[in-house]
Amino acid sequence: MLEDLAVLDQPPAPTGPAGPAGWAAVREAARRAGRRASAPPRLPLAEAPGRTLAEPLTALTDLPAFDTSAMDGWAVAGPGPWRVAGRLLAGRPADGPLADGAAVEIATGAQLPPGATAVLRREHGEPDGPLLRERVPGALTTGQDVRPRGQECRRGEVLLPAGTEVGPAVLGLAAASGHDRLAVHRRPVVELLVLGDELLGSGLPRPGLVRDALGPLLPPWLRAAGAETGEPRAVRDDFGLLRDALRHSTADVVVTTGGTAAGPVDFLHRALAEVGARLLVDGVAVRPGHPMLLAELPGGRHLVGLPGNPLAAVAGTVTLALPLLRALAGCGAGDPARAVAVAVDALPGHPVDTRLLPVRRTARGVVQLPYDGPAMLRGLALAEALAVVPPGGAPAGATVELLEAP
Ligand SMILES: Nc1nc2c(c(=O)[nH]1)N[C@H]1C(S)=C(S)[C@@H](COP(=O)(O)OP(=O)(O)OC[C@H]3O[C@@H](n4cnc5c(N)ncnc54)[C@H](O)[C@@H]3O)O[C@H]1N2
Ligand code: MOO
Repeated sequence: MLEDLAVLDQPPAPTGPAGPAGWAAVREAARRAGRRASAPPRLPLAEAPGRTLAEPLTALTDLPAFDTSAMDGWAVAGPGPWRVAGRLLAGRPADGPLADGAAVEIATGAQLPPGATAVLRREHGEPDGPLLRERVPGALTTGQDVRPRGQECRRGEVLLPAGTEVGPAVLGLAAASGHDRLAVHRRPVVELLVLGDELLGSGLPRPGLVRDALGPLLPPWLRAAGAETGEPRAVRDDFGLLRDALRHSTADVVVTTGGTAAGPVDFLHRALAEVGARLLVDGVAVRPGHPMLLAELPGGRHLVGLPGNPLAAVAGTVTLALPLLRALAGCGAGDPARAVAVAVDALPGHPVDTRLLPVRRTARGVVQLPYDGPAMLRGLALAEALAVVPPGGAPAGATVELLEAP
């Protein structure tokens, strides 16, 4: 249903496009909605972890920046024996050049003096009065135990592409290659609005009241996708409250749960129309979660409307929220853990829609988990992934796409 991508290219419309859009197409649409135009901040290295590079990381120096000894021993010039004169420690620039037949004691990491042809390891050398000899004569080869300047990279060379997540090794490499700051993407700020008068923040369910499962479930997952998000905010089933919450939110992305359907207090569509939002996706051909929606709020911000049924909300998260957030956070194209697996048994599908099924990996492939109804989380809590089951289902032995479960 790739033609559904056209939903994003349509001019602003007062209401959303008619009919549910295809699952794969709306994920791509959500990704495209997350492209940023604003200039990325340049942050000190210590503040960059967890973000992604907004520009390729380029070496500001050759690495190593100078010919370096890789071992403790002697820098030697030409074949032995050598006459030893002096000592070179790491951190000091090498002074005069080494003449043929001369050696200087050297530490690992010290700059090699000009003229040195190799480093003789301490355990391979034998002082003999004023001379230094090899324990195994003739074993030393030219360039041995020397890390030549530029061995790892040359100044100006691209070390990492834009979109790389900044982890410990990236910080180390950035520092080694001369960077004090990194241009990284801003983390998108998410405000999570949990809608519903029937929701309890603590304690046991009571007649008519249920525990809010999405307030605890969603924030850690959204953070893992690169978002900054605080405590979820409960919003009562009141049109004015919801409209004002949308109007006054300053978040890059507002995520709502519930209120997407056509119940008497499902005000989300009306509130979106009232604040001048443009519906980009209004319903997706996926089960569970088909009433999910994506809208552009005034000012270029976005709203992801997740259905209230918990597993349906999870389906909306993987379908719309994560691709949008990952794009806003500057993560490389595609899914972080895009994976496929073989279905051990047939996986049931919906006749016309894509189905997302909680599954577990086994040695033979993935298996479906019980308790996978739209209002249930029991299957998901044991799942390692959601299998993307095409319309009509997947027969035993079929290869299915997997999305990592939270
Ligand atoms: N006449 C129709 N009714 C419904 C349809 C439909 O097509 N026609 N679609 C159903 C589907 S599918 C879903 S999914 C839900 C979506 O409903 P909403 O997004 O409007 O959500 P609510 O009505 O507010 O809640 C639905 C359900 O989920 C529970 N819920 C809500 N939030 C939470 C939460 N944070 N934690 C735990 N449980 C939550 C809520 O109590 C309801 O039971 O609509 C169907 N109806
Ligand atoms: O989205 Mo609903 O939860 O499909 O049943």
